[in-house]
Amino acid sequence: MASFRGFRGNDAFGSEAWKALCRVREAAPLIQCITNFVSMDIMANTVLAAGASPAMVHAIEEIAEFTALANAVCINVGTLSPEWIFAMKAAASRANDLKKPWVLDPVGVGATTFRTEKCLELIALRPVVIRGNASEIIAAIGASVEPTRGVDSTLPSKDALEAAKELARASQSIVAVTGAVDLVTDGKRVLGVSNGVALMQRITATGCAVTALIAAFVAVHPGRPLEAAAFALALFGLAGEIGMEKASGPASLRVHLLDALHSLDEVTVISRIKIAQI
Ligand SMILES: Nc1ncnc2c1ncn2[C@@H]1O[C@H](COP(=O)(O)OP(=O)(O)O)[C@@H](O)[C@H]1O
Ligand SMILES: Cc1ncsc1CCOP(=O)(O)O
Ligand SMILES: [Mg+2]
Repeated sequence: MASFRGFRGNDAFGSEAWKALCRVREAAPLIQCITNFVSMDIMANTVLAAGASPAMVHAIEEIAEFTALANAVCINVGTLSPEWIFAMKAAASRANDLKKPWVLDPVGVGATTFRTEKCLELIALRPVVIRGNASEIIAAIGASVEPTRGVDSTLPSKDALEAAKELARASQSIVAVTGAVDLVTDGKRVLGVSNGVALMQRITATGCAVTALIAAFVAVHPGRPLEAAAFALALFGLAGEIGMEKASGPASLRVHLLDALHSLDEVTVISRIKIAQI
């Protein structure tokens, strides 16, 4: 991975991340989530713990009205089926028409032809942010050497840095690839986020949850989606680190992570956020 350069110091990013979290808490943006059945609970609880307001609304009959109410939309293809695709595309298009941000989690892209086709169609609708693990981001630019193995990554995030940049340039979206270090890029700039603990990978749908959190931060930071995504990832990772101080395994980490996210304070955020320009 490229070495860290242009390091701004954690204080500058930390205080901006804190301000962004305060804005989420004050504005409580409404986040429409069209997501998989596995993730619904942890996603809604993550968005709530951060101070925003989640709503899992995916019926095609409700999209026109509900997307108009939402401040941002999170679209996740985890438990994809053909009828859901109509709702996903309708919500993405409605959000675009209304100039509201939407983010995409291309869960398992590259695993099957159907999933890959649908993810590419969604990417063509221009999400503001695409967040996936390394295997997914590499698959999204068609550079995998073998099909994605289910929903979990077989590769570290650093292996997907060039793919993330290429995808960002091609899609004109911000691309975030998660792992031990989360990498967020617009195709030129790269922010590296090193908050988090490895056990977060052992809880299902932490990736899905943080994608919805990114939607909440983008909603209150519309002009700066690169930084908004990095702040959401750093704060979620920091909540994982604090949660880990009390956890004894994945199940208790899930609980303590949510508690920690809810209780984050200024001193902790400013002193412990780890974001660097790479
Ligand atoms: N080895 C690791 N060390 C620290 N944090 C991690 C690690 N792996 C994943 N995470 C964190 O777990 C969350 C989910 O990421 P990831 O597992 O890559 O997504 P997905 O669940 O979509 O595969 C992210 O917040 C990420 O930063
Ligand atoms: C296990 C599973 N199967 C389909 S979606 C899903 C959840 C995936 O969540 P994440 O990508 O955040 O681990
Ligand atoms: Mg995922």
